[in-house]
Amino acid sequence: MLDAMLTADDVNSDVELQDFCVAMMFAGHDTTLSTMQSVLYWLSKQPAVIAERRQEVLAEWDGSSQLIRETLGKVPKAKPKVRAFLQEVWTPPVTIINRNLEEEAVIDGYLVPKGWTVSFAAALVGQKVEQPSEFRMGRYLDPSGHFVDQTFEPWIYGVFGGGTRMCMGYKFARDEMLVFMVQLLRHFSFTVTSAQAIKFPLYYWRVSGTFFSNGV
Ligand code: HEM
Repeated sequence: MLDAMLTADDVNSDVELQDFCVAMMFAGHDTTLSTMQSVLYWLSKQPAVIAERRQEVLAEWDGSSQLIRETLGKVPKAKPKVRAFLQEVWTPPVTIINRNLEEEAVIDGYLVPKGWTVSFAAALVGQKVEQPSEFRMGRYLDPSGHFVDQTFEPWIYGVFGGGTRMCMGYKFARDEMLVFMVQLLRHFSFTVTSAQAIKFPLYYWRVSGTFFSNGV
């Protein structure tokens, strides 16, 4: 994207390029980096889940062949796991999404005037399920055990926002998280020695710890 913008320099001013780089830094980099830390935090609390998912990864990926979408698809429980980490109290990094109303709107029976800013609490949407602090994989699976993708239902899954301004990189972000988890489970064990909940500007667990190679 940046290459395309740089070559089209008659169209994009330096200010636009700067704006784009800052947006990608926060929107594309910091979100996934903070989520990876939250994943380490939550995984460290669930040794049984690590063991179970590791078996799944060992069965489907030799650890050296190229990691492609097909391989990721064969680790079926990883997707709902990523979703669980991002939802509920599992620290969705962007907690509030704002919209400025260009025209008045009726929201939950209230008439909200044009020009007002409406905030959508993505972090709270995920807590509408029963016992949100418990990891229940079944919430994200249909009766035959397949992952139910509700990315485009922000009233159920608000992590990537919704509508025309929803996250542009949601698919890429999800793949990044899957690659991270599959690599982690295949090649490493880890300990988390300290964790601090960060609330702003992104919501996540900042962790310190140690990685050990599994030697596989
Ligand atoms: C876990 C990772 C990520 C999360 C939780 C996340 C979440 C979000 C949210 C909540 C928004 C605002 C959506 C709205 O207003 O409805 C957004 C916007 C955006 N995201 Fe992401 N994002 C992630 C990763 C990424 C990645 C990896 C990229 C790019 C490679 C990216 C690019 C963008 C862009 C460009 C926007 C602005 C879209 C617009 O205003 O039209 N995001 N993201």
